[in-house]
Amino acid sequence: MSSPATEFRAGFACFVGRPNVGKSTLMNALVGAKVAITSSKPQTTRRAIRGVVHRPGAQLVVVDTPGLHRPRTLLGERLDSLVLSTLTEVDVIGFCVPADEAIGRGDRFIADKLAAVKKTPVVAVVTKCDLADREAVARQLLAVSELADFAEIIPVSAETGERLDVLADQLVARLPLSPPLYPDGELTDEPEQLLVAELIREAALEGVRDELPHSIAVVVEEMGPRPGREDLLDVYAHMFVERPSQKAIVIGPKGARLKDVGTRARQQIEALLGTRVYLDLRIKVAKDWQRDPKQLRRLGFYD
Ligand SMILES: Nc1nc2c(ncn2[C@@H]2O[C@H](COP(=O)(O)OP(=O)(O)OP(=O)(O)O)[C@@H](O)[C@H]2O)c(=O)[nH]1
Repeated sequence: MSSPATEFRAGFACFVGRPNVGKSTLMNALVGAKVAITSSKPQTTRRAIRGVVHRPGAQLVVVDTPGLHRPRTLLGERLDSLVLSTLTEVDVIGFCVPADEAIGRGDRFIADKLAAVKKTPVVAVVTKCDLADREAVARQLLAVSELADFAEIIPVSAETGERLDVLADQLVARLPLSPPLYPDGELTDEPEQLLVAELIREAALEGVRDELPHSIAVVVEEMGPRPGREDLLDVYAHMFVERPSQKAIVIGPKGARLKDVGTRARQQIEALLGTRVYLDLRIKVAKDWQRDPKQLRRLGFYD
C-alpha cells in the first residue's frame, strides 16, 4: 500500500476558448479569490496568470490564457504563440464553450488546434450554464461531443458555483503524482506589481467603447511602503493609450473620468493587498504600441 504522501497529486491546468467565454471568471471561481481580471470586453486577458486550487490530497495550478483567436495584430500573434506554448506545458486542458451561444468557427478552430496537442488530455467545459435552460445545456453537451473526442464534458456555472467541484475533481484526476508545488494557502505566484497593473486596467476598461479597450496598457513603475508609514503603500503607474484623442477620453472632462478610475482601482488594490494605498496614475501616449515590437517589450509582452 502506498502512503498518503505518495498519493498527492499536483500539476498544471489551463483553460482555452474563444475570447469572452468565461475562462478568467472560471479560474477565479475555482481558486476562490480575484487573481485574474474579468470584463465583458473580449481579449481582456493578456498574460498567463496562475491561481492555485488547494484540494485535500491535490494542488491544481491554473494557468489563465488569453482567448485563442486568429491573429490580426502583432499583439494578437504573440498572444496566440503564448497560448500554444502553454498548451504543451500543462497536464490537462479545459476547453471552454459557453452554454448560451451556438458553436461556431472560432470553437472549431480551437478544437482543431487542441487535437494537435496529442499528449495532453482535454476536458471540455460548457460554461455559463446559468444562462441557458436544461434542454439548451443538453443540446450544447451533444454539440460539443461532436466537435472532438474529449476526456470528459462538464457543464458548469462560475456564477452560481454549479458543478465546479466536479470539474476540479476531473482536472485533479489527470494530474501526476507529485508533492505540492506551492505552500499551503498560497493563491497565486503572479507578482503583486502585475496584479496591481491589471486591477488598474480593469478599472479603466469600465465604460469605454470601440477600439479603446484594446489600446489601454498599464505598467506599475514603482511600488513600495512609504518610508516611515508602514500602513501606506505608494503605487506609481503609467497607463498607455495609442493616440492623443484616446488620452482625452480616458482623462475625461476636467479629469473626472481619470479620478473615478483612480478611486476604483485604489479600492480594488486596497482590498487585494489589505493595506491603504496612494495611487499616482499618469496617462501616456505610446503611438500604435500594439504593432510596435519595441513598445510591446517595454509593456511586458515578450516574444
Ligand atoms: N452569467 C454568467 N456570466 C459569466 C459566467 N462566467 C463568465 N461570465 C461573464 O462573461 C464575461 C466574460 O468573462 P471572462 O471570464 O472575462 O471571459 P474570458 O474567456 O476570460 O475572456 P478573455 O479574457 O477575453 O479571453 C464576463 O462579463 C463575465 O462576467 C457564468 O458562469 N455565468
